[in-house]
Amino acid sequence: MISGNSFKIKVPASTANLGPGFDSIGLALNLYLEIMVEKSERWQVIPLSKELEVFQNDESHFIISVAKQVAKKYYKTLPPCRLSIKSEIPLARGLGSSASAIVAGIELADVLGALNLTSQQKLDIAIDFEDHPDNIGASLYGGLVIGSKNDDHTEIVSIHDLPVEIVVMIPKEELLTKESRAVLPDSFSFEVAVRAGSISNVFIAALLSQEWNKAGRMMRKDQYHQPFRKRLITDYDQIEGLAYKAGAFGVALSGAGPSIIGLVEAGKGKEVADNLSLVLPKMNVLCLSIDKAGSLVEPTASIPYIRKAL
Ligand SMILES: Nc1ncnc2c1ncn2[C@@H]1O[C@H](COP(=O)(O)OP(=O)(O)OP(=O)(O)O)[C@@H](O)[C@H]1O
Ligand SMILES: N[C@@H](CCO)C(=O)O
Repeated sequence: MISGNSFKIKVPASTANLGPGFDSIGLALNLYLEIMVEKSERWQVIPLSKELEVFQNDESHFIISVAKQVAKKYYKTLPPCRLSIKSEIPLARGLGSSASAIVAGIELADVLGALNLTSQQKLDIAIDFEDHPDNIGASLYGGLVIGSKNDDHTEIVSIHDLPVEIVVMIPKEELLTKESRAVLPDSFSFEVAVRAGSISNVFIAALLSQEWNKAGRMMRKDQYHQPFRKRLITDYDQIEGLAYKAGAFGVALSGAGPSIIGLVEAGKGKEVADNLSLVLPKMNVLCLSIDKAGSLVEPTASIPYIRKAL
């Protein structure tokens, strides 16, 4: 439990779906949203990253608004603070920026309101803001998460020892999740639903048993969203082909896009990313690893990170 007048919140980015795990599978990435929090006379936001300058700098800021809504659920009022925010997570590129902001807001409310929430409670609250557990689950728990949202409860399995690196190809253009969900069908036939579920099942089983090529084949066969979203992504098929050729064992749209991820066996990511940056000069190509910690809160006096209550 953090007390005192200043502390830091650190939340990882994430990639969702990994192809066929639509709205269910997420992977935490080592790009971070970081917020220095200090008690103040009024709510105030200081953006420390250029991309964050577009947002309101008062209490209408999204992260503060999430924190206040969470506190209200528990009949608490939060003391005003100054938030100095920096972020390595590009906005609206399919790398879970909104989920990281939601998780940061929940962590903020947890500390300032002395709520002492468990990870499961944070997850159940986060689901009210973003209806699927893939990105928020990964940002909260770290590692690979497989989640299922049910009526009143969300189940999560998180796995922290997958020997995989992630090469992310990020275009300059943004794509809002709302727009990318608007092209999806309202329903599937029973036959398609069964096939799509079986592809997702084999994918996750192959990934966990490290049958990389089988996992990659299943990523390509996703039926839930990629066939419909591809047309929103410039040169998707060409980029997918280049990523396989460069050494990725599996390629997929990252979350709702427009970024594309290549999954690579641990140790080979940098070489694959270097090769891809040469052939994709208009994209920002990064070699990332899996964040294993999930969201963290630490006192600014800089004692080692304190884990949240389990
Ligand atoms: N640090 C932040 N501060 C305030 N608002 C943010 C922050 N990060 C994200 N957002 C809000 O979330 C929006 C992006 O959310 P969106 O769901 O469209 O994309 P994403 O979360 O980056 O991608 P995906 O959900 O596909 O992984 C931004 O345009 C902004 O409104
Ligand atoms: N599963 C979500 C992730 C982005 O929020 C989607 O693909 O729309």
